[in-house]
Amino acid sequence: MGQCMGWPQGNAEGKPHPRLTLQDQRISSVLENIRYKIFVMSGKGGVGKSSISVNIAAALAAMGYRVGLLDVDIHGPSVPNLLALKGQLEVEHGSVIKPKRYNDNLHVVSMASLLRDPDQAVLWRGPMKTSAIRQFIADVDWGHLDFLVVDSPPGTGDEHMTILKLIPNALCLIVTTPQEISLADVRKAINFLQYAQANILGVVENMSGLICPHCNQVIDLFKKGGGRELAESYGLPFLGSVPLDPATVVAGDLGKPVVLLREDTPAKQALLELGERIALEAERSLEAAAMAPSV
Ligand SMILES: Nc1ncnc2c1ncn2[C@@H]1O[C@H](COP(=O)(O)OP(=O)(O)OP(=O)(O)O)[C@@H](O)[C@H]1O
Repeated sequence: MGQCMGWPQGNAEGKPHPRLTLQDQRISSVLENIRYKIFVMSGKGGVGKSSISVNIAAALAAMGYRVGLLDVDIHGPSVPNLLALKGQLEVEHGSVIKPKRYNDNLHVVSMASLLRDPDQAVLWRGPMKTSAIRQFIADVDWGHLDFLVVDSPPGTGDEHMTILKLIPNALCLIVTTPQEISLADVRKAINFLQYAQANILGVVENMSGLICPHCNQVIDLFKKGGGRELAESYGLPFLGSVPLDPATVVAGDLGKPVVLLREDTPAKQALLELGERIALEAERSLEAAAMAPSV
């Protein structure tokens, strides 16, 4: 296992837990109503965490699961843009936040939906971010969910530590691109997760080769296979590769997940398969947790 600096003891601010607050109790009861929590992360920025989060959430919802999508990228939330969700979150009865409805099976909460001006910069330090993320769980009417998919910013910062403290049984999905500059940061993220004793669902390689639409030849723009090698070197499941596909960019800019496009594209196919694999692996990991001897 690699080295990690500064994993806090006690709560996310590094202080010992005095006692369970009312908010802690609400967080527990909200999480009890959610079967699988998938935490999408990567040490590296721009590798496609939000695109993967949105598409696996939409794929799982299309499979009939009830899905919540929580975007904890406080400074650069992109989920509402990728789903063309406009306007602010509604608050009912003074304090209950209604998630934004994308379709019957998919509901979304993001920092972006709290801002009056979408171009507003959020200048928050750790405790403010922790407090917002706690509220995104405690005060949101998530209802019963099969899956909560949590999209995160790059790195291993406040947002990640807060999520792992609040959801210690989260299943972490690691996104990387194949080239070494991404893998180097992703190794740090895996070391962080192992140090935090988090459950790692597996590794996904995104932007893995471009299929030429004219000759069908694969162009390995960012190399290929780095994600699989990384997974093998840590003994983690490799969950699949998603090719570079211009349809992902076009769909994202239109606010539609590529998995819901009518036409078949290479990324759509790969992301639908990834959704199925995640449903299977999540089920398997819950069964394994149930069989594990309690300490
Ligand atoms: N498989 C793909 N093929 C083509 N483009 C992709 C693919 N995956 C993601 N992209 C594009 O790459 C860009 C970055 O993707 P995205 O915002 O999902 O990354 P991110 O890791 O969430 O970024 P950040 O670190 O800023 O949160 C976007 O323009 C997205 O459309």
